[in-house]
Amino acid sequence: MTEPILQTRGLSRDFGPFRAVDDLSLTIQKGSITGLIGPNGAGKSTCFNLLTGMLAPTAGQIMLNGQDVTRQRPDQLFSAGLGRTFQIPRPFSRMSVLENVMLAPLNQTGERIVGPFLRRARVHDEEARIRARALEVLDFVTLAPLADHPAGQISGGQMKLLELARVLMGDPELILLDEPAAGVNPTLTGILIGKIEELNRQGKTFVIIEHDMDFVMQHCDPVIALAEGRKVFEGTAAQAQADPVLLDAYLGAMAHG
Ligand SMILES: Nc1ncnc2c1ncn2[C@@H]1O[C@H](COP(=O)(O)OP(=O)(O)OP(=O)(O)O)[C@@H](O)[C@H]1O
Repeated sequence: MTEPILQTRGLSRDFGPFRAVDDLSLTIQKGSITGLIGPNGAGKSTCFNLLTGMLAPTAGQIMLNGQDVTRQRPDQLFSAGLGRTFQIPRPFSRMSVLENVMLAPLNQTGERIVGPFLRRARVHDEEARIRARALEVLDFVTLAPLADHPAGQISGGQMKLLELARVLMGDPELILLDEPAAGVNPTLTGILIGKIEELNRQGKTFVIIEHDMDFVMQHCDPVIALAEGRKVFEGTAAQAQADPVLLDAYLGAMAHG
């Protein structure tokens, strides 16, 4: 029995007179790895920005686990179990890999109002807890040996793994990945895919924007295609591969895009 984790109804976003996302109704099933594809400018990143509260929709509704979360802020959505990575990671480059991961968690006691004496003890405990958790997720994404390196000096692929580590600090149920394989060498892509599949087996749901069609066909099911802000295809990877209209209009456009 499948159950939706995320749904949108009539989601739209205008930039001036231009409609980047147009009346989009999506259902993401719990436990799936959904691929979101479409040519450049189709509205995929705008869609992620809407889903994660970074942009307000012009119209429509977003439901997370049956709750209306339309217009919630990114931090509220992160607390509610929705994490995302960016197409181009921007870590704090002079801080270490470990420090970058430690910055991710929310609800740190130090920021709340408690007595100074109690606060010092709690902050100390909490920092130790956060550090231990950060080391654990770094180990999971295979970056533990680079924990003390400046984040600006690791490779593009390692930055993608760092992004995943930051997201995992919040232990989200649903993870949106924006082009995880772009610019990443095959070895690190292989590691990343292995981690995504391991997390998926543990019950996490993924939505992945990816231009690499081999990646999508091998690892995503279902596949949703957007073009000009609208959903133009939804089906299995095999159906996507066999759909002549999709192949011609969208996969072809992407291959040349
Ligand atoms: N902040 C903005 N202001 C104006 N137009 C925007 C803005 N953000 C996106 N757009 C436009 O909306 C359309 C969709 O862009 P979006 O980045 O969502 O597409 P995409 O499918 O993610 O493309 P790509 O595959 O190239 O990343 C594009 O035409 C883009 O120029």
